[in-house]
Amino acid sequence: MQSIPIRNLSARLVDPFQREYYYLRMSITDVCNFRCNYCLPNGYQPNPERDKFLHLDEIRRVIQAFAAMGTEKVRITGGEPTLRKDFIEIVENIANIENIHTLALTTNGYRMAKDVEVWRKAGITSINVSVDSLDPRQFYRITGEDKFDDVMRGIDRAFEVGYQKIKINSVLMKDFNDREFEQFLAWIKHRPIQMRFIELMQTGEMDYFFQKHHISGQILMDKLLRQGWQLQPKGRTDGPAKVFSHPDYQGEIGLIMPYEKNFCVSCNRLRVSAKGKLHLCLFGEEGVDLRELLQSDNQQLLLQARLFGALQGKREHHLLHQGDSGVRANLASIGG
Ligand SMILES: Nc1nc2c(ncn2[C@@H]2O[C@H](COP(=O)(O)OP(=O)(O)OP(=O)(O)O)[C@@H](O)[C@H]2O)c(=O)[nH]1
Ligand SMILES: C[S@@+](CC[C@H](N)C(=O)[O-])C[C@H]1O[C@@H](n2cnc3c(N)ncnc32)[C@H](O)[C@@H]1O
Ligand code: SF4
Ligand code: SF4
Repeated sequence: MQSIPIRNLSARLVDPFQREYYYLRMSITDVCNFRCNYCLPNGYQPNPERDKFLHLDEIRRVIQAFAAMGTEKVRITGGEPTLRKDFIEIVENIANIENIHTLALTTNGYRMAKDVEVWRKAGITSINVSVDSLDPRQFYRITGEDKFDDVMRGIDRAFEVGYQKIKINSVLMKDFNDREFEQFLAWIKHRPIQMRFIELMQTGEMDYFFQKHHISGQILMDKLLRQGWQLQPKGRTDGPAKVFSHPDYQGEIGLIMPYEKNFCVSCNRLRVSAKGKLHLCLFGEEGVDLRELLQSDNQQLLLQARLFGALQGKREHHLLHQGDSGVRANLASIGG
């Protein structure tokens, strides 16, 4: 593995294809209380040896090292990150780290109605919520939880406590939600919601499900362009969605199409799992263990050297087209 001299404090996270990494997706737990059919259809299965997730100081150290190398945006994800008892402390700690301007959260929203005000005070600057259907019965069919009304109340509450925009994630699936496009459009007409449709991605646990339910986002894109929606420019810390706006709509549409040609050209994000492994790609390797370098603040330069060295092995793009999703059994184990 290539390394940098550990005194080189100014090293940036640049890979061999000259892509720079400004965005860290930090998973803080693998545990989830939902059973989404495309992710954890049998629910979270605890590890018999007990899962030991990074504790607060370890998480802080990871992010300090990334921030020192140019990271500006951190997204907290999981599993369901808000299940962690020390969730608020984690948020407060990250929010205080120099250079981190955006502290985002991806959540299934189950406790948002109750807690979103506290999240905002603690330092969460933006929220992405998963809502795979606007029909409560279909929502239950997909997620295994009867929590549609709670999630909707949570979204309303988020606007009440001061969020200007909320992003909603919906995984596009034939026979589950592919006929709801018009309802979603009507829903965002007078709401500042960015409604994102994510193409179903193949993971190790779902070959048959993928073949049966995957649909391309291209059909939606053609429809949007025909109806006068316009593609918006991207910022350097933005996620992978292509975002469209329309003068008649307050909301926006985002399309996440990982099977599209050149999807990975603008990759700007790295991942750290809840057990302290660096993952260079959502679909890929086993991960590089960071945990031994998270035990004291004095190890930060060694940690930075390990991050830089590992990044030099990053692939140019995923291999999903060859049906190769790497070692990923599901996306809950890495945070999506
Ligand atoms: N293939 C692939 N999919 C991704 C990548 N980043 C995000 N996604 C998919 O998009 C989903 C939604 O991501 P979010 O957690 O909402 O984050 P984001 O899209 O980066 O959001 P913003 O930062 O708000 O733009 C993820 O769970 C993945 O399914 C990526 O690098 N590669
Ligand atoms: C793994 S979840 C973690 C955060 C939180 N539990 C949630 O659902 O928002 C993050 C995102 O991954 C997406 N996701 C999970 N499995 C997926 C798959 N196979 N294909 C596409 N998106 C997937 C979910 O829809 C969700 O928006
Ligand atoms: S998508 Fe999120 S809410 Fe659904 S099972 Fe996976 S981790 Fe849980
Ligand atoms: S699939 Fe891998 S290389 Fe492509 S954008 Fe996602 S993380 Fe980056």
